[in-house]
Amino acid sequence: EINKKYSFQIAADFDTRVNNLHQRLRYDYYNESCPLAEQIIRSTVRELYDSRPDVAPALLRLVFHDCFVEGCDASILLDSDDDIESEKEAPPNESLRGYDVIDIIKSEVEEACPGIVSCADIIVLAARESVLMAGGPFYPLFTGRRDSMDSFIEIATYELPSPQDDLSKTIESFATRGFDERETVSLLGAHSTGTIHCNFFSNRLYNFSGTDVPDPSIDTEFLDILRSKCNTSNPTSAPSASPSLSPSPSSAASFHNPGMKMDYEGPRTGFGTLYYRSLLQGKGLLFVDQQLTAGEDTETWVRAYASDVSLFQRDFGLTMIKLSNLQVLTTPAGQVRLNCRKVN
Ligand code: HEM
Repeated sequence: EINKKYSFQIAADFDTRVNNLHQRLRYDYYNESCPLAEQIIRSTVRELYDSRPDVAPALLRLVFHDCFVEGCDASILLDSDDDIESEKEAPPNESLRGYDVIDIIKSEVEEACPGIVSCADIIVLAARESVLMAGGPFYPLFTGRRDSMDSFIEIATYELPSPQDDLSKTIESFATRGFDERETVSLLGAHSTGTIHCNFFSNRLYNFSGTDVPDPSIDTEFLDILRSKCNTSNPTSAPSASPSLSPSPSSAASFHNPGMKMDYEGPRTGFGTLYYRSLLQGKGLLFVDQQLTAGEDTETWVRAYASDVSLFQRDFGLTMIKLSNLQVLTTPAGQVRLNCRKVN
């Protein structure tokens, strides 16, 4: 219900916001050349999700890491070869996953319409489906992106935000991509879903920034849960967590350390709300998440989203549209890769 109601609102806002910005992308770009493209992507994500629900967070994170680095051009998917130094090898991308999922979707789409649908469009459309699967809103997307012929490992290394960043750094980093504070707070609501491994927040648990004490912004009970969950002397232990957070199953990510599963999503509570409520209770996992409550304006948005799931869903949909349109390549730039991992 919530999804339906807010997709109408998002659609209305979408026309005014996006039309002027992206003349060269079109609504239903593959209407004639590959009319089933969006449907194939949708059904493939849904089928995969049925047996592997972790594909949804994987694909949602993937669109962020693609679009934030030189735009939504599928540069994140290129493997290293003689000419390419893959973005996949940049440290912030180390635990990124879902490349195999994109390969599966691409092969389904190629079977129907060879050489027509770009990997860049597949990433944004698959992420949209993932948001829906996680209980988030539907948002309309233009298509017609083309794929880059290069990968940008340096930009990925230095410009993707770090989980250790403080609020001003995060705001600045998102501002360089055109996002204001409200949009930044809403985008981080993506951390409602998926798994966050201990190594990304273990610095907060004992000796925070050389202070010999834990990060004071962590709720004390929550601190105990995190410590026992991340106890490195017993990395396979999976002590019970609070009702809203359950330990992750053995992770498909490249890190063989435990993590916390962000179990906040679901149609009942609405994707987002519990994430923001937990921030208000000092239960953010990453420093960067918890920092959203450290600024007056950002905290106002955290409070707003914690109490109004519909407002969050609307804002999140609009911000995902904006993210999906960052610096796109359109004809005659770029190409439609036949294999998402290689330049043609
Ligand atoms: C300041 C910005 C951000 C930072 C520093 C950040 C950092 C991280 C880190 C460290 C993880 C844990 C990865 C792991 O344990 O393997 C993570 C997970 C995730 N991030 Fe972010 N993130 C940011 C913004 C975003 C945005 C804007 C999105 C999407 C719109 C996003 C989507 C996700 C998702 C869905 C996961 C779970 C991935 C999974 O389960 O594999 N993040 N992020």
